[in-house]
Amino acid sequence: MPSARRIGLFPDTYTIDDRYHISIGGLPIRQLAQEFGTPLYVLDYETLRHRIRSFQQALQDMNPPGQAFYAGKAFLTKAMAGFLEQQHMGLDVVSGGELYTALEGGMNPSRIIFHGNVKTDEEIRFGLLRGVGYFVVDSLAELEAISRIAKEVDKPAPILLRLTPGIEAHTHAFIQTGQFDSKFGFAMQDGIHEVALQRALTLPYLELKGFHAHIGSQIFDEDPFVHNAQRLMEFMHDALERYHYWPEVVDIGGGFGVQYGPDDDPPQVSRILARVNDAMQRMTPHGYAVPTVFIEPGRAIVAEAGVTIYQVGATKTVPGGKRYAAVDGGMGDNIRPALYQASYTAQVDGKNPEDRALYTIAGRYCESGDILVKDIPLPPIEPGDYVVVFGTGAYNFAMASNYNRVPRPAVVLVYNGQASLWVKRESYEDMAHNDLPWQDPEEGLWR
Ligand SMILES: Cc1ncc(COP(=O)(O)O)c(C=O)c1O
Ligand SMILES: N[C@@H](CCCC[NH3+])C(=O)O
Repeated sequence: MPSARRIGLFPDTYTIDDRYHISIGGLPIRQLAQEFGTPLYVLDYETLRHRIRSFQQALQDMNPPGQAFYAGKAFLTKAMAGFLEQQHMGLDVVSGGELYTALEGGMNPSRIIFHGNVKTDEEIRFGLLRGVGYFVVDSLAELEAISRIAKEVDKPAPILLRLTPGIEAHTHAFIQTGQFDSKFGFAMQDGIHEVALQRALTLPYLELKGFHAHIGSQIFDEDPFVHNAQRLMEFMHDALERYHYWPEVVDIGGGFGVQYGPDDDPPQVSRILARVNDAMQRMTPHGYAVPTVFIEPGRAIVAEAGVTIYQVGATKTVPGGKRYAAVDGGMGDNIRPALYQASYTAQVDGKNPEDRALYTIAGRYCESGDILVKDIPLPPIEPGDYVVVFGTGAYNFAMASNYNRVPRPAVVLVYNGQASLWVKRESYEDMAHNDLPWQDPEEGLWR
């Protein structure tokens, strides 16, 4: 896990030489840019592996050992799914599309958790027929739908109930999910969660395995995670008393924060899990098994492994003296600054980072809000320079769009001086692939 002394998120294999050339995974970023084009998402294999291993180690130290289900929404492609499978990781998916990608990539369906606050009948059927490990149920309508479809296909559905524990973790309001008025899950208030529990225990073809509660994303404090586990355990005591039900699984979600900039102080996951484990041990009634803890980290696994390489297209000093460097990407490949005021760290390849002036790195999209990094000290920038933005592994590619009909960048994985293309750069043809040509309604050609 990154330490507070660092000033941002750098992949483990980041190096800068005496001419200030940056390399990741043993490959100069200039070479990557020239070979694969820009903007380019680069993922560092070693960082991914280390982050996964440190989660697995902390989970192994629990009693019983916990399990990790990487949150695919942070970044998922077929190759990522294949890599996760090789690392014996579980996966959390939130749509038929993520499930399809995971299965196509070779992920074992029994290690997949199917999330999402709206699952269509088609998606539920897809998950059941392919044998996903768990459905996390978000509403009464979904409980009914899963029970009905499970009966139709004659496959009992293993489920977790998503509860909303009323915990407000300190993070951007748009990425909080644990508060009672959240759109997600069953609020642990006014008895809604009790109704859900009763239905889950009585509807046919449902196998209730346990409870889930995710409190938000990019959380720095340890306490909310522990309080979340405690709240779930308290409810489990009620469930035991009233319905003689004791779960196998308690899923505390993801949300482990990472260090995007110097002010971010991420929590230590091993300590959180040790404290959660301790609470679970203490709160499990005599004669019952301590439930297995599931976690769903996304960002904490992939954010730091990723960088984006851009090429500078233009520089400008505007009246008032503000300096802009405009690059060949922006909000289409990284919507987070516009959406959450997210901040990033950047460097210019091949320039002395000590020799600095304040720059704003702007994107190429037709929005004034398309700013990637605001007021960052950087060396003098010229058109043609390569700018590297760090910590872009999570929720960048995954949230990318074709706004302004700009093709989405390629993704490459780097390791030990070699690069492997994970996603090809989109072409104009790819983008327009599903467009159909104009047909005149007056010619009677419309259906
Ligand atoms: C249910 C659930 N699990 C896991 C995650 C992953 O969160 P993060 O990437 O912050 O670990 C999210 C996103 O916030 C989520 O909604
Ligand atoms: N997409 C968000 C986080 C939301 C996570 C999903 N509940 C981000 O970029 O930080």
